[in-house]
Amino acid sequence: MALLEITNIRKSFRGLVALDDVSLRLDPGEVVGLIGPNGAGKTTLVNVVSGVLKPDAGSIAFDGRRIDGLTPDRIARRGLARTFQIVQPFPQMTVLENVAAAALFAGGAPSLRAARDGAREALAFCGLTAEADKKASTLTLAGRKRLELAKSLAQRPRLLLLDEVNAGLNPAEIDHALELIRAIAARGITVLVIEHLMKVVTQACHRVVVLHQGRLIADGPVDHVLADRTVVEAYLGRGYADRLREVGP
Ligand SMILES: Nc1ncnc2c1ncn2[C@@H]1O[C@H](COP(=O)(O)OP(=O)(O)OP(=O)(O)O)[C@@H](O)[C@H]1O
Repeated sequence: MALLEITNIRKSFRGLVALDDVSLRLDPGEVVGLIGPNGAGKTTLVNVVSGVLKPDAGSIAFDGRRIDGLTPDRIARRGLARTFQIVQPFPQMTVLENVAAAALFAGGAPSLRAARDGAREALAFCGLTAEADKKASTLTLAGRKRLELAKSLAQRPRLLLLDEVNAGLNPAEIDHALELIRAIAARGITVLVIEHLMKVVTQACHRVVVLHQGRLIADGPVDHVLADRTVVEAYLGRGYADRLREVGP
């Protein structure tokens, strides 16, 4: 059975169709890349799946049960966590407190003690143990991105939606983030990763799906999809695709 089944989702913003009849299935254990040009609808899809936005039409099932229409906290407690593109930790709270709060409120930890224990484990997993007692405001961008990951992991999700966790990182930081995504997958967590960096898609994902102007235009194995002319055109424009064809593979 699919872990996530998105069926014929539509979402418009005052006439602008951000998601146009999108259907997507994620099986347990998969790591799937979600790519597409700016404004394609990627974040909107994550917002609709995580309950931040209500779809205009269509349905979403998680582990066989409908989740569309539920509030974000109820969806999170079912085992679906997401990161935010713009990371906004509570700046005056420590790194540990930020993660413990996520474990408590979105992860349904039974007590403060359990939330703190879960938070420590998530911080260790993300390489942030040394930062645990520092204020979140002291972290670098890479540190804040890792904190965002630790917060979502502390919710003990079965499905993790990663919205550009690597944007703005330097090459060494990206390699570290790649390792983390692989380690998360090795724990059996299913991952949907919104990504602009092809390195992450090619090295971490089993499958890739492409959104373009709100429509899903490709879905398949990474090398297959990235060799697709429609996908190259969507990204780089028709002229580039023509030149690519002239030059050959
Ligand atoms: N809350 C909103 N109100 C109005 N329009 C919105 C809203 N959220 C998104 N949009 C519009 O919907 C379209 C899809 O946006 P979305 O942020 O989902 O794209 P994206 O693929 O995530 O882009 P990026 O790669 O730039 O983050 C865009 O045209 C955007 O301007």
